[in-house]
Parts: sequence; structure tokens; C-alpha cells
Amino acid sequence: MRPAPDPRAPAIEAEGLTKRYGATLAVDALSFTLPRGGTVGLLGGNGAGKSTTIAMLLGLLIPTGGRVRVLGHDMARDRFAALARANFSSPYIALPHRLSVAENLLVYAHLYDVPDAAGRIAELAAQLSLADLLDRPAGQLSAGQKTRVALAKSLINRPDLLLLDEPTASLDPDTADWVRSWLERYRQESGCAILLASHNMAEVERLCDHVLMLKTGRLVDSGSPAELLSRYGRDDLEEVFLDIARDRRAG
Ligand SMILES: Nc1ncnc2c1ncn2[C@@H]1O[C@H](COP(=O)(O)OP(=O)(O)OP(=O)(O)O)[C@@H](O)[C@H]1O
Repeated sequence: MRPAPDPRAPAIEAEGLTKRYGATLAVDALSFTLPRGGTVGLLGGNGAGKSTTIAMLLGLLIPTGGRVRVLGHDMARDRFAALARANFSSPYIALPHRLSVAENLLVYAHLYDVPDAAGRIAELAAQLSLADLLDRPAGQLSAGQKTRVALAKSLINRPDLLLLDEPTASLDPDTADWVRSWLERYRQESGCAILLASHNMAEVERLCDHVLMLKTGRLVDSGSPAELLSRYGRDDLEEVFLDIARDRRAG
């Protein structure tokens, strides 16, 4: 039997994480740590390697090199134990269309072996204003409603680590702001660690205490939003992002 993982182990420890697709080095020796309860932003332009990194953290892709521990579990040997305590949300993943919202959430509750599944679904429906949607087919919801259902799905097992890929993509500014405020509050109340991949710099500045800047698979800079702003002499992260994308160095 393997020893139980240290409950204080970081949520994510990546060391030299690498993924190669033929000639493309999608992720190039990425190392970082996400502490328990922390929020790390994964930033980078299209094709920078964000989704590939998340797929390796979820055990969906086998790294070409390096290693990653999630909640103290080595993903190469013990990924099912890690995944029971983690969850994931992306607006690009559709839930089965014909099943109602409640049926979808029940399937996930059973997959994660959630005790009192009906009670947990009712709790999340109240927190995420889903009560009126529970009997509607998932395929008939608006983008904002689908995002709230996807968040409920991602929290069904009260995860210790939440991986969010573009949580506010395709949402109107009002709904996006609602989701950000909700995540901000949830993170403070739950102590859940969050890895957030986003193209929205204001979102990253608001939610993240540490930011990883990726460019063509490589970690080109990192720090707290305040550290990055001061290093590049900028007023917002969008300008820092453009400096990095256009190879303008920090002063
Ligand atoms: N299955 C695949 N086969 C070959 N190359 C791939 C595959 N998946 C991704 N890539 C390549 O790996 C690189 C990183 O892609 P990835 O999707 O991780 O970037 P991303 O940062 O998530 O981009 P975006 O912001 O556009 O979603 C890109 O050059 C992409 O073309």
C-alpha cells in the first residue's frame, strides 16, 4: 500500500513538465507550484500551451517529460486518487443536451461518489441561482446559464483543487462580473486552490495571487499581479501581457 499523501502538500507541483507533438513543443519544461488555497493564473496567447498544461494536470494527456504532483499524488502513478479531490470547468465542454440540469448533476455526483447527492445538488442550486433551471434540458440553456451549471458540476465533489479554463469566455460583461464575484467569494470561503487559464487580464488581476506568463510553451515570466505591474512599469496586466507577447523586456 502506498503511504497517504501529506494533506499539506501543495495543490500542484509541476517540475519540468513537457509535452511535444511531433515538431511542436507545446509545453516546454514548465515548473511551478500552486499552494493549497492559492489562485494561480495561467496566461498566454493562442497556442501558448495553457490547455495542454491543464490536460496534463487532469491526466488526460501523458507528459513527454517532467513530472506533476496533484494534491500530493504523483499523476504518473496515482492519478485517480488526485482526481477524486479535484475538478474542472470549461465553457468548451458541453453537458449531455437532453438530460435535465438535475440529471446531469446527479450523474456527476454519482461519478464522484458524493454522499447525499440530492442535498448537494440543492445546496449548489441555491448558491448558484439554479433552482429554476434544474428541470430544463441542458441543451436549451443560455451561455450564462450553462456557465453556472458547469460551475455547479465542477464543485459537486467539494474539490480541493479547481481547474478553470476560460470560465467567463462568451459571457456578457454583467454575467462575467457575476461569475468573477462568485468565484472570488467561493475561493475565500472554501479555501479551494484554483488554477485559472484566461485571456481576460482584469479577471486574472482580480482573482489570482500569482500569475504564470506562457509563450510558445515556455514560462517567460511569473509573479504576483502587483510584482508584474511594477517590473514592467505598467498600470494593468493587459499592457504587461502585450509587452511579453511583443518581446518588450521588463525594465
Ligand atoms: N493534439 C494536438 N496535436 C498537435 N499539436 C497540438 C495538439 N494540441 C495542441 N497542439 C499544439 O500545441 C500548442 C499549444 O496548444 P494549446 O491548445 O495548449 O494552447 P492554448 O494556450 O490553450 O491556446 P488557446 O488560447 O488558443 O486555447 C499549439 O501550437 C497547438 O497547435
